[in-house]
Amino acid sequence: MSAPPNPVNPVNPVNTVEVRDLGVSLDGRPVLSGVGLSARGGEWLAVIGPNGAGKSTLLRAMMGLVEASGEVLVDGVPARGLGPRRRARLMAYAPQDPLLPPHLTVFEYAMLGRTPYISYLGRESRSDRSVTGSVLERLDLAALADRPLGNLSGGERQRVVLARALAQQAPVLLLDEPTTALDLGHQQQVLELVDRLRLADGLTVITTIHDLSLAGQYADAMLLLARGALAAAGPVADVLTEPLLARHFGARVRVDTGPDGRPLVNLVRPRQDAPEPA
Ligand SMILES: Nc1ncnc2c1ncn2[C@@H]1O[C@H](COP(=O)(O)OP(=O)(O)OP(=O)(O)O)[C@@H](O)[C@H]1O
Repeated sequence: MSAPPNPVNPVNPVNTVEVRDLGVSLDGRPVLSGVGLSARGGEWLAVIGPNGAGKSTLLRAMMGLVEASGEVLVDGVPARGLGPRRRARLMAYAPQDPLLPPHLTVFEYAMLGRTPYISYLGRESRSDRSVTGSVLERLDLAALADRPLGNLSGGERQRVVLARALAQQAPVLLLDEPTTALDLGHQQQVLELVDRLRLADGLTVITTIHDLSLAGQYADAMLLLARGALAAAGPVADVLTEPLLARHFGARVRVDTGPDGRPLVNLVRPRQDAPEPA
């Protein structure tokens, strides 16, 4: 992937993102309770946990998309008090499976990421179009710019959703399972792009991710959610441990150290000749 002429630079990197005592109830049922996190500016934090643990809900609550108790603070400022435009300039969110208007083109959809920069009666500027074009190029989507969203594959759609979030040029990026629909090459391309932006522009990245080896390759820190509560948090090596993964995922795994010193999580099949537990 060659570097495009227009880098995507967020306006001002942040120093901290904090969540304090977050609680969410949906349909009268507690889905998250007492969840806290703290990410340093420029850090990559991976949120892991079994299905239904509350990972997506945590990101949605941080974006103010579901009602929540507790606080989300960006550089110590409560996100709740920010208007939608200011908040969107600080935090961009790529949902796991958003509804995409089928007739909108890839370029038009990615350009929606520029909305916080366009005045109410104004039109997008040349710079808005240039940022959007640059992001599409970086995500291998330039050739699809005029394609309606309804005609895209699942992986193409997932990259378009990421493109919209990146076009927002926010210093905090919340990504919900950004690689689930992507082939191996595009998984690597997307995560490498996010990592390069993080390192070059000081983005703070918080992502839910099921692939624990991928999470271990990219994240600095990890947060393990189980049944809506914090089960573990800290450096990757402290969270990706065999006992914690066995306890919370009910999975038999082996955690090895890869050539780069980062953990690799492998599923281990139960022995076929072993007697069934009584
Ligand atoms: N709109 C809703 N109304 C009621 N319950 C909901 C709603 N959305 C999610 N839930 C429930 O909240 C819990 C957490 O869901 P969430 O999507 O946050 O989990 P997750 O950890 O992201 O799961 P997955 O790994 O399967 O994507 C689940 O039990 C889910 O059924």
